[in-house]
Order: sequence, then structure tokens, then C-alpha cells
Amino acid sequence: MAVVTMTEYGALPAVQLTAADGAQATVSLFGAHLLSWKTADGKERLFVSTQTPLDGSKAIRGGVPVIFPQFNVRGPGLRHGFARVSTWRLTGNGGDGGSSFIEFGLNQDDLSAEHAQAWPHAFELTLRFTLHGDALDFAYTVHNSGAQEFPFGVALHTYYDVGHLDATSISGLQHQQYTDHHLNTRTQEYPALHFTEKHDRLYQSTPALTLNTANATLRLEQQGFSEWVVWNPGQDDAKALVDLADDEYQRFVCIEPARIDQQPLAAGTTWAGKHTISV
Ligand SMILES: O=P(O)(O)OC[C@H]1O[C@@H](O)[C@H](O)[C@@H](O)[C@@H]1O
Repeated sequence: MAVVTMTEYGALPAVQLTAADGAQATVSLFGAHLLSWKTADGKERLFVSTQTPLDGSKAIRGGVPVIFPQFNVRGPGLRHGFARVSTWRLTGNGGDGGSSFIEFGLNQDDLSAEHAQAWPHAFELTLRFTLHGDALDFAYTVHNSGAQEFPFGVALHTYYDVGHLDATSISGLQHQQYTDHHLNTRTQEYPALHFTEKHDRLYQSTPALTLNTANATLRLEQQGFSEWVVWNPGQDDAKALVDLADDEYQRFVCIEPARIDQQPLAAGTTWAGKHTISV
């Protein structure tokens, strides 16, 4: 039987879900931020920076930041939105023999006065994390509970622990179009993407891709989103990030199912995105 317990991660209140097979997910209420995902073999699959604040003063560098209502600076508001720096509610948990879940919610009443004023819309976000065997599912919904449409972007900004970048590649992106950080749009001709320098790319979504590291092969799937964002800051940008140790850029890659552009959500309607990571 799955067990749900309250715990702390740094100074942050967090919820820990332990599945019957021993797989475990730890999510802080701050950001509904997945901080740790261990498969039943006890292996940690996510990277969290040793330098990140874990007290709610700033977004967490690592794990899975939840992005809403804007991706990066593609909108008028806070970079990557307010969802990752707001305190969510645990709204449910459950499961059956083969799977177990915890679910979190955020609406306009949960926001700080500053964020509510800057984004004056009625909305409801839900994020459900489901463990089943060696897979983790994210079910993410955005509901417009107001009377007017609002524009929004979303992402699940997953930081994978890859051991070392030199042994890391992503396959499944051959022939896909991408835009890089110089705003060049190209098609990837080669089958596997390796990390020899900074990468900040927006790929058109594909239903699935594969992350290969020295110790693991992970299959990533998405539905409902429109892009994959692939990010590693490389040596120089990493030095400028105060919440990342200088050499830690070699330990992670971010691969993010995203809907980067601000697209309208009509009053009373719901957007849904699904992301599955399987080992
Ligand atoms: O430092 P932040 O706000 O967490 O953003 C990290 C990175 O997030 C990625 O998703 C973006 O593509 C990058 O451009 C950005 O640098």
C-alpha cells in the first residue's frame, strides 16, 4: 500500500509519496515542486543544485519547477511565471494496486497580493503526480474559472540527474525543427543531441524522446504540450547563476514539455497536458 507523509525538504514543507514497491516522490508545497523521484531501486532521477535556496525566498534550482502563466520572458509578467514561487495545496491522494498519486492545486486565492494584482484572473491549476512501477506521470490542468479568456504558457521544467554531461545524449529529435538561443531556426540532421556547449533550444514537440546517460535510459512522453525545451547553461552561463555551483552544469539537463507561447484559454474551459517519464 502507498504511504503519504508530511516531511521537510530544507526549510520547505513537503509531501512524500512512497509506493508499495518503494518508489518515492517528494513534492514541496512551495511550487508543487517535485524535488526527488526515486525509482524502486533507490536511484535518484532528478538533479537539485547544492546552492539553491530551500526556504521559499526564491524559485528552486532543480527538480521540476512548474511554469505558469508564462514561459521564460514570453509574456508581460514574472519570468517563468508565479506558479513556481506560490504555495500550493495538497488536494488529494489515492491509487489502486498498481499505482498511487498525490495531487496539488493552486487558484487565485492562493496567490500573494502582488501576484494576484499583476495577474487578475480566476483560474484553477491541478498537478497530479502518479507513480506506477518505474514510471512517473504528471497530469497538469489549467482551468479558466473566470468570465473572460486569458492567455497563458506552461511547462514542466524537469532537471534530470545525468551523472555527467559527457556521457549524455538525447535521441528522438532527428529531423525536428528547433530554434536556438541565437534565434536561428534549423532542422536537426543528426540522430543524437550531445552536450558540448550551452544549449537552449525549443523543439517542436514529438510524442516521445529518449534520454541516454551513463547509467540510465529514460523514455519521455508528452501530450497536450507543443514543444520540448532542451536547456543546459554550459560553463559560462553556469558561473553567472548564483544558485548553481560552477561545475554543476555537468550534472544535469533540462528537458521540458512546454507550451511556450501565450495562447488564449476561453472562459470555463480547461487545458490538459500529460507527461510520462519511464525508466
Ligand atoms: O533561471 P531560470 O529562470 O530558472 O531559467 C532557466 C532556463 O530555463 C529554460 O527553460 C530557458 O529555456 C532558459 O533560457 C533559462 O535560462
